[in-house]
Parts: sequence; structure tokens; C-alpha cells
Amino acid sequence: MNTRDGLAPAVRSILDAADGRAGRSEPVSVRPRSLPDAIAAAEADGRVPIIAELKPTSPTTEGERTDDPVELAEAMVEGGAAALSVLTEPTHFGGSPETLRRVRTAVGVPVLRKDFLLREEHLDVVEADVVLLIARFLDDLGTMLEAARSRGFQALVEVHTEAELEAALSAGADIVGVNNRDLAKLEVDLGTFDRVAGTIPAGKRESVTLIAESGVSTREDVSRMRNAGADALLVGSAIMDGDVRANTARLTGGSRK
Ligand SMILES: O=C(O)c1ccccc1NCC(=O)[C@H](O)[C@H](O)COP(=O)(O)O
Repeated sequence: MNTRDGLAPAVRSILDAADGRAGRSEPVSVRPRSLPDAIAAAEADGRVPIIAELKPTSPTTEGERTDDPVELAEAMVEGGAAALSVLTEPTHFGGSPETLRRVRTAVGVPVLRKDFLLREEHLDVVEADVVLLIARFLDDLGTMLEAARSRGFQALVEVHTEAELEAALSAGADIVGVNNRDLAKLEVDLGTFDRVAGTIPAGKRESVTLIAESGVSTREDVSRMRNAGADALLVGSAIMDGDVRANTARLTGGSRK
């Protein structure tokens, strides 16, 4: 499953940087805020469950957002975000573990640590409610999933193909994100979610929280992903570009009551 063949140069560079990054030797122990509960609460409140992503910059974004991340995070929550995603990758995304720590202290919603975690020691850098595990880049997804859970984390297992989805479900993933962004080419196609999500076996569907990731920018995109079965949507660029509170409220359909 782990293959770096054919990756865009920016993604190779991200992985090389992650390979060289040290983790911590002392395992963290987390008491997580439940992501499925936060998604259900947004639904009950009439908001589209959106995981709003604090992404100061990226290989596909021009410029860098330098406003106070805590203020941005609070604006996302006011705009109705069910949960937040915070980049902790410093070199290509302008994130940091310290930003996540500050944001998680300031807000009451679950916070996903968005990074390229390749080894168990990478899990121990900072506490979060959810960690991202990218199926494509993990030789032994099951072991990493178990390592995350043993520390108390919930794990969002990211897939892009039907084969990766199958591997994620076999490994026991119960929160699965289908990334519409192809990390080989960095191209975004919302049809990815339609196609990949449709292959979840009927017997598994109820026990999996399904998240559509990347490329969502309009209410029409939201409807499309929801109609294709997304329990929640992970949105970065369309929220970070401009008025974060208004952008979040536009996609959630309502501010937090
Ligand atoms: O966002 C990028 O440019 C990017 C480049 C290389 C690897 C990963 C990248 N993004 C990771 C993500 O999954 C997105 O940040 C996230 O799904 C939000 O996507 P979007 O709403 O399209 O900003």
C-alpha cells in the first residue's frame, strides 16, 4: 500500500521532511472529544457537519495567512463548524504543534491533527482529539491505527482509491475520509468521493463515519457530497480564503446557536 512512485514533487518533499522529523519517545495519553458525537450534534442543530481546516498555506495555495490562528479557529466555531482540523506540518503548510495546542485549549469542539504521520513516535508530538492516518503512506496501517487508539486518539483514515478503502476497513478504521485530492498529481475531482464511497459494503456503512475531504467550495458541492453519503465534510481553502466566519457559516448553513 505504501508507495511513493509517481508522486508530485511537492508531496515527495512533504514526505521527505516528515521522514526526517523526530517524534517524542514518551507516549501521550489523550481524553478525546468525540468526533462522531460532534457531527451528530451539528446535524441535530440543523448545521451541515463541517470540519473547518486551519491551513495557513499549502503547495496549492498562493501566499500565507498570518492572522492569529486562535482567532481564526474561534471564528470557524462561531460560523458553525462541528470540528476543526489544524495543520501541524511546518515546512509546507505553515502549521505547528504549538498552534494546535493553543487552538485546542481555546475551543470546545474536537480538533483533528492534520499532518503526515509516518511512525509511532510522530503520534506523541502533541495531543489532539483525532489524528490523520493516510493509508497510502503507511506500510502497516493496522499497527499505526492500534498505536493511535492505545494513546486515546480517534483516527481519521484517509483513502483515495477503492483499494485503499478496502485496506482501511480491513484494518478496522471506523472514521474514513475519502480525499478528492489525488496526492500523486495534486488534482482535485469531487467524483472521487462519489466513486469510492459507493463501494463501502452495505453491512459496514452504519458503523463508519464517512468524511468527504478537499475541493468543496460551494453549497452545491456540499449537497453533492452529502447526497453521495458524506456524514461530514473537511474544508480548508474555501474557508481560509477571506472572511473565515462568513465562509464557514455559508457552508454549514448557520452559525452556532
Ligand atoms: O492542500 C494542499 O495543497 C495539499 C498539497 C499536498 C498534499 C496535501 C494537501 N492537502 C491536504 C488536504 O487533505 C487538504 O488540506 C484538506 O483536505 C482540505 O482541502 P481543501 O478544502 O481543498 O483545501
